[in-house]
Amino acid sequence: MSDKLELDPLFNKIDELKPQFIERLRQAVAIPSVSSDESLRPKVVAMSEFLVKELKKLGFHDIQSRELGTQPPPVADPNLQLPPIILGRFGNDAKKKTVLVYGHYDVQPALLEDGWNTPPFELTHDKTKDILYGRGSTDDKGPVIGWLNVIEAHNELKWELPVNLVVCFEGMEESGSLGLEELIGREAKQYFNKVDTVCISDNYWLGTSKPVLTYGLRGCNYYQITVNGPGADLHSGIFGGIIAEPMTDLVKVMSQLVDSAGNILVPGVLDMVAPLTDKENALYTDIDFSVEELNAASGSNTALHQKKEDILKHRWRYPSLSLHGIEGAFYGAGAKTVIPAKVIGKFSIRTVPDIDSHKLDQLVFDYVNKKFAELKSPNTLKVELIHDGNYWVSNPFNEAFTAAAKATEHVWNIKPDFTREGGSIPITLTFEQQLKTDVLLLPMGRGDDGAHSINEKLDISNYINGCKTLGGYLHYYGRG
Ligand SMILES: C[C@H](N)C(=O)N[C@@H](Cc1c[nH]cn1)C(=O)O
Ligand SMILES: [Zn+2]
Ligand SMILES: [Zn+2]
Repeated sequence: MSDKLELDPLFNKIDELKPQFIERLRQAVAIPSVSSDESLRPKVVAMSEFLVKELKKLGFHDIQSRELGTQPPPVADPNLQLPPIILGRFGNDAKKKTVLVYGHYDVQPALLEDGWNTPPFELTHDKTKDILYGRGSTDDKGPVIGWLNVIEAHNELKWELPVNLVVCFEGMEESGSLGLEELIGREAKQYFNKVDTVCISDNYWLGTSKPVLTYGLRGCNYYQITVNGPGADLHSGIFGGIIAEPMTDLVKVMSQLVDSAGNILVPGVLDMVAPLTDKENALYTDIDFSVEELNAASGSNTALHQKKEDILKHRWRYPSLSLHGIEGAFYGAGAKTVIPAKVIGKFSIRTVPDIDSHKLDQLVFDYVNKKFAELKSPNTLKVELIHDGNYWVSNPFNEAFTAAAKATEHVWNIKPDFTREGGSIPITLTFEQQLKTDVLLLPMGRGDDGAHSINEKLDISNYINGCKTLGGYLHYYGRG
């Protein structure tokens, strides 16, 4: 690679600080900041306080913990406060470019009994494989802490940061980024004034060995269907066969949303998907990936598509509908002969260009109501949107992607692939539109990290080289 920067002192310092960096991540993972669990909201707030403390120690200035008020419905506790958004600055030099770094400090739920090999909120170092296990290790505490590590390495070296850094860390990403869009709108010309580019490290490599830079995300519209029946849970021996059961209705309706081949059964959804052009079609051939890698990441042979191109298209550019769970249903071990009185089914649709989010909602509502009406049940059904987030696709041929490609090649000795992502980061498009800047997605972890799953992990090589890549990116971008 030509025009390589002299970054050895920084990279050596990052290697030297590895024990401290693991300790910082251990402290972060130990806080169960699950945004979707109302009872754990104080822990999400505790995680925001941990970050504020760390930012102060590292010398950030203008640190603000922005309160967002109460969480809008549907929510069990109408007084539930949203966790704050943490803002901070490092450097304020008019001669330097300004990079806004976004990440989230909330995590998905995790219970040992789900099948974890180690306690999910204890960062566990498997020394034989050099892997760190724990909820949030890759999504997204590892990368968030990674940015702080980069600052620590610069402080230790007494190196100036090559850019001004603005951080924006939220605690509701896994639950729809509630409140963040409004904050960005308000701060576009205030706190975020003069931001030149936005960098998000909150996704993963496609596979396990080749780094990637990401220029697209699917969106996510998350729905719930509530079916209400009897006044209380009932004995199935006494009431079975003589009353209408909410669970039977819900399962009937949910089973007609998607088929076993992954086809969405809600009419009109596929009609909104942008047609595949020859130019786009050609892009999939050059990406390094295989069905074997997908099987390894899923821990099974359950792939719906065998050809790499089909897998990638269905992950990146076609919508998918997933059934997630049923609140109120009996789910424990053993045999409980109960008829649940009220059940709430949860499902989401990953959206892609050119799906219109509001039109999608209407199609879903109409279809669910129609399917329920066909059951002629005396129960009641309500279908509603819990949260939504836009898809995003950008052009990766800009200064930020070029700098990130250089940094990645410098650290990993290989040119990264340019990929899209099947997951969602609801706020990405808002940053691009409100700040009128480019957004770069610069992932730290691997495709088999098990984000949202049991035994979520981050390889130490990805953590440490990831910190070098984030730091290297700031240098290549700052110089450009
Ligand atoms: C890709 C990112 N790390 C992530 O996991 N995003 C979540 C966002 C979300 C949307 N609805 C609920 N959570 C995801 O893709 O599921
Ligand atoms: Zn996530
Ligand atoms: Zn995430």
